Amino acid sequence: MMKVTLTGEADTLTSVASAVAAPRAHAPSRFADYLELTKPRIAVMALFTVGAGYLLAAGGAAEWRVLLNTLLGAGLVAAGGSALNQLFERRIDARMRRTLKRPLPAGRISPEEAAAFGAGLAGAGLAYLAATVSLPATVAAALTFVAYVFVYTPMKTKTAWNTVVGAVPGALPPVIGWFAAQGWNGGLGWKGALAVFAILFLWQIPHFLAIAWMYRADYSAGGLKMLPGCDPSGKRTAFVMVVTAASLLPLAFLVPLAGLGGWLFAAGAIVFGALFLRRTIEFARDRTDRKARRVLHSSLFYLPAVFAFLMLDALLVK
Ligand code: HEM
Ligand SMILES: CC(C)=CCC/C(C)=C/CC/C(C)=C/COP(=O)(O)OP(=O)(O)O
Repeated sequence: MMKVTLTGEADTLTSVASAVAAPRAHAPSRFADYLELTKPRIAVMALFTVGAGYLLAAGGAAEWRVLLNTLLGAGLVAAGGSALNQLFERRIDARMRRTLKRPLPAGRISPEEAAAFGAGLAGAGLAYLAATVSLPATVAAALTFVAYVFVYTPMKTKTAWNTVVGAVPGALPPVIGWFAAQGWNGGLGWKGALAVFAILFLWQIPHFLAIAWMYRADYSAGGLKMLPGCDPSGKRTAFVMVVTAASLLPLAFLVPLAGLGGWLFAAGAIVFGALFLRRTIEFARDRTDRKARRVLHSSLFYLPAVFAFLMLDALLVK
């Protein structure tokens, strides 16, 4: 488990970060700093998949109150998890250009404040889910939180396999929504939950390898072990990206076989999957940061598009 020392570090981190960081025109407000601790853009996308999981599992029996309670509870847990992730990584973040201006390494928020904020949000989120949604949804959220904060986060300095492990909590948010709607079983049960998990799990590998390639120097400077760090030519990174993006294509047929979605989803998953795969192949041919960024952009387009098609199919066509 990780050793966390909370005292007397804000000043040291401030001086490290401010030595490298370009001066800001205006210091961010306290609100903006706390918001940054929650990684809001990732949280919004994750909540989109929570909502999709709920609506797919609930079908015609969807209740807006349960959906909103699930989103609120899961949102608090995700926000708390991100704050604790940044707390544990503050010294690493201070050594990386992409992250050194974050509130903790820059010394704008103290480790004690981040610890209280993160633990408070996550605890409140879990309690809220337990009180207003269900035990299965609470257990799924707790598992996601523990896997993200206490398994994946410390693994980042140990082995490049951390990405595969991080993809587990990354793929669990729609399962939280699924369990909120169906409990441990009922309807499509585990098969449907597994189908949404599989899409998100595979999607994350090219999504993150593109980022890991663009920031490979940064990750090495921070002491984080990522595949591009031990693959200077990028050939292995590109190979894994292409294979995982290609393996999303059969899901266009396998997910409907699990009882989720139909022809509309299959068509969407093939079209958007082919576009995503094309970007990874372009990267494999020309392993530049520019091509990696295009993979990242197409990943951020693919995911909402495919989940939207899955929901359209399940809610409108069937
Ligand atoms: C192994 C799992 C994952 C890792 C390691 C990872 C890592 C990252 C990193 C480092 C960035 C910042 C890129 C930059 O600064 O240019 C990013 C961006 C993003 N990620 Fe992921 N991610 C993962 C999974 C997910 C999941 C599950 C979601 C949501 C469903 C997600 C949604 C996003 C979004 C929306 C962005 C763009 C917004 C932003 O830069 O904050 N990611 N990801
Ligand atoms: C309910 C709940 C806890 C939900 C959260 C699940 C979730 C969306 C996890 C994201 C997965 C992930 C590894 C993201 C960012 O990596 P990173 O943290 O390594 O990114 P960084 O390099 O920017 O710190």
